[in-house]
Amino acid sequence: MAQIYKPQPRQVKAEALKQQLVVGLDHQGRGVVRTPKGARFVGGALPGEVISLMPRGKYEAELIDITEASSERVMPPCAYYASCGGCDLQHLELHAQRRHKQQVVEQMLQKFAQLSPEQWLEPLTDNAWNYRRRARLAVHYDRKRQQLKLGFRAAKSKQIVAINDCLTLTKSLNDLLKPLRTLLPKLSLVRQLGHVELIDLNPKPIVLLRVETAPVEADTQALQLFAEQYSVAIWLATEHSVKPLNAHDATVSYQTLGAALHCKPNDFLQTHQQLSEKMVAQALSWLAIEPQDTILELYAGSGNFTIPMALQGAQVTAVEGVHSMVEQLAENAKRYAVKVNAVCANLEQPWPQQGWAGSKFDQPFTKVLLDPARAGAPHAIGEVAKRQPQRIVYVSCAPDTLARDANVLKQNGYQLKRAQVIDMFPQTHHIEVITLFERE
Ligand SMILES: C[S@@+](CC[C@H](N)C(=O)[O-])C[C@H]1O[C@@H](n2cnc3c(N)ncnc32)[C@H](O)[C@@H]1O
Repeated sequence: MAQIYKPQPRQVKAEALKQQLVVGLDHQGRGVVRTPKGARFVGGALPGEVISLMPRGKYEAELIDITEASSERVMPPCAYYASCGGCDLQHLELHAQRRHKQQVVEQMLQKFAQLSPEQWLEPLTDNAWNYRRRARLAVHYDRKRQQLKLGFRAAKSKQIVAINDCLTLTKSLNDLLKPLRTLLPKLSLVRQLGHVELIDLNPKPIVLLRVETAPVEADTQALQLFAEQYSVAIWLATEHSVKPLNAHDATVSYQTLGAALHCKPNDFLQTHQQLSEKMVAQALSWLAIEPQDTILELYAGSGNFTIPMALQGAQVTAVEGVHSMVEQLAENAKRYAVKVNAVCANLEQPWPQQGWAGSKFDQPFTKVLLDPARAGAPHAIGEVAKRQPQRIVYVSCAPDTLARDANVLKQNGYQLKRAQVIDMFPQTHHIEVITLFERE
């Protein structure tokens, strides 16, 4: 075969940059340094610090050392802070974390919508450790050495950081880490284990194993024993089904404001139990719900906001895209005997002309609650604006898409009355925010 000249990519050896001032913190919690060649984003660095950094890739850099530390820097209490990919803001004092999150939302609203709320409320807060009620653990089994690695992925890597203790997990989930590490290598299903999920639901925590096929008899017995000893429910998820090992563990629930809602372990679940309930209470109070209200709720999940709103006497049309969650929602509404129309629809597709989206919501005093995923509500927000509800409460976990959607509301005559950061994910850069819009 003919040989063709292939130019080798030029190897440019990066050099460390010393005595660099960190001028800000970006929305991913990384320190921002302005170099002559443009901005660099440095994980672990804080505003006001003087640092040395090593450029990595086009925009990022690694923190090498800190010459002058911020007064807001604290010692990360987690033993895995340096290697694990989670909890990337625990080196920043808690109040400063919350202040930073509000600043990010302020900046995004300004940048994408030229908006600032008439009123910022103090962040909604609760316990900042032992709050996380769901975790997906990565698993790797080395057949040759017969060793199991169970933990979280390292930052930007497929490497697994083996974890014995996680300070953000709820205590009941954290207490399962060590026993699981002992149990799993003894099972023959360890060879086909995809991942392990821990979910803190009622009446007991769930250990969900992602497997390819049903466990053999000896594994089933060992799992039964573990379930009894640690008071957990074992669930098995295959490509086609999610089932409890014991049929009597099939009913699971979570607590929301004034109600216990049935759900499935793989349904969406707000991360922080206490803050979720505070957030629902805040949404209800901002919507000022009255029994004669007809409310449209979008991205409703299994009814976390729906049932509390309906318990106040309102008629709620709740729309959700995942069919199994809509079924749960309808069942929850039936158990509480409240007026809920549970609808399964993709809100980012054109809305129907008839039925739930068509006729009822052209009335002037309808209120809307929406709580989309990170992508926001690019199509739904226009549909909401067209219906001209008097009040809209928009709960968001992504300030950039919130700001984009807020701009649509602004252009349709809405004012941003209130905003409040909800500290749903303490120690991490993730942001939750609740906003209230009203028509002029
Ligand atoms: C942030 S969760 C909120 C769920 C619920 N409000 C709660 O508090 O538990 C967002 C929900 O939106 C749903 N969702 C995402 N994209 C959707 C779409 N295009 N159409 C309908 N639902 C969607 C997800 O399945 C998820 O249940």
